[in-house]
Amino acid sequence: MSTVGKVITCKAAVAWGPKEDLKIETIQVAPPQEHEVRIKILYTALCHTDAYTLGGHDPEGVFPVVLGHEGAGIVESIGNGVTNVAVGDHVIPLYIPQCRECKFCKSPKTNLCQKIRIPQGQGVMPNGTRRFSCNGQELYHFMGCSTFSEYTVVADISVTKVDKNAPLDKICLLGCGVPTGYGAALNTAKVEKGSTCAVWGLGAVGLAVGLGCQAAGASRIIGIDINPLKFETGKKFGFTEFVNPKEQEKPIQQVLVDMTDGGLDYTFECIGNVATMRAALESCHKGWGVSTIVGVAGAGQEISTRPFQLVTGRTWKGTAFGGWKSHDSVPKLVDEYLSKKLLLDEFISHNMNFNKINEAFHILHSGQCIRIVLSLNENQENH
Ligand SMILES: NC(=O)C1=CN([C@@H]2O[C@H](COP(=O)(O)OP(=O)(O)OC[C@H]3O[C@@H](n4cnc5c(N)ncnc54)[C@H](OP(=O)(O)O)[C@@H]3O)[C@@H](O)[C@H]2O)C=CC1
Ligand SMILES: N[C@@H](CCC(=O)N[C@@H](CSC=O)C(=O)NCC(=O)O)C(=O)O
Ligand SMILES: [Zn+2]
Ligand SMILES: [Zn+2]
Repeated sequence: MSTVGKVITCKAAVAWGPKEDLKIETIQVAPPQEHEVRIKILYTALCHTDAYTLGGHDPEGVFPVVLGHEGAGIVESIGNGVTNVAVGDHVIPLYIPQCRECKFCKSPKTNLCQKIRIPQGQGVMPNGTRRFSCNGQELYHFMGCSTFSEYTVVADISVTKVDKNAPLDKICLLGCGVPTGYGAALNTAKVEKGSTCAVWGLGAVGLAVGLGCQAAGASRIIGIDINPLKFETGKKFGFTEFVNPKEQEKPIQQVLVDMTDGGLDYTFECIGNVATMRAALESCHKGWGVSTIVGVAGAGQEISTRPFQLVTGRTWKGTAFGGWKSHDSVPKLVDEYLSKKLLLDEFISHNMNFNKINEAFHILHSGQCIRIVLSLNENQENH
């Protein structure tokens, strides 16, 4: 029977408070309003940013909330005025939308569409209201996506149609981590052929930076992590050398400057640690080195370095979603995956049932995973 125009009762993982386990609840999801889309989420991955907000580190964190922002699914229904997707389309929600009208969308210099950023940061839909409730209590939205639910509602500018031939349990990774790292190298840093690069943090984002540096033709791609188990994995993602700061007697900056005749052309921080952000900058080559911050650090965390580092020609910059203009780019990244130009399967270390989401978060924190994909598809056998 059609659910169009009706409230859907479904399963979701609700974060009732910071630092608390998620609770699998039966929730109500209201129909999409004007310029909104309701999506049946079939697969979602966990990103460290979900853990960052759940851990209470996010100054925009509000509770109770439906987290999740790295998902894929099928359009169940659309509100008035929606023209970019239709019922039955395979889609990926976009936590950085693309309205094509705001001055940010009109600038070639950024992907940071601001059309709905304020309500999105408040955990509500663009018109200031919410579509989720549980036992009569309204729940907040998250990053404009809320993929930890069998059904979610997003703004039409926050969802993009993708090729139906692409497996949703793989391309859900194109909702965040992989495009972020890949684009950090290609779009934000603009790594050139023959460059020397170093990446702090060999999680999914850092590994994707390796793929971007490799695609750009970098001559050296040095992986830096305190977990040596990540080094073997890194070889599959373009990394040519590895350094564990814990095994060094000198500061990591000095080690890398000595290894590379004065420093790296490009460095990337993919951890969210202000100390490693400083190390990544100070490992750059005088005169031209560029360091890109990808990692997310909480309110109150500040970066510091001697101004002399910048005066002598180093550049410190950052990236959100790898600089990709989302609507324009995500479908193309799906096509790159389908044409085997971009790896995705290799990022998935665990496939689990949605009901095991708390166990998945514990695995995430264990350092024993790259990406965990959760299945919300009842037809999918339990893993
Ligand atoms: N800017 C953006 O648009 C985006 C930002 N992010 C952010 O990027 C960061 C990385 O995300 P993700 O790859 O999912 O996270 P992961 O935790 O999977 O990766 C971080 C890696 O860094 C390692 N690490 C931790 N501390 C250190 C240290 N002091 N020195 C060297 N290595 C260290 C971790 O090891 P171990 O596992 O043993 O702890 C892990 O291997 C997070 O901060 C996330 O919030 C994510 C997506 C988009
Ligand atoms: N609410 C958080 C925002 C942290 C942050 O920097 N988020 C990234 C994406 S991280 C995805 O896994 C981002 O794209 N930021 C751009 C934006 O407009 O928020 C905080 O305040 O710390
Ligand atoms: Zn993310
Ligand atoms: Zn815009």
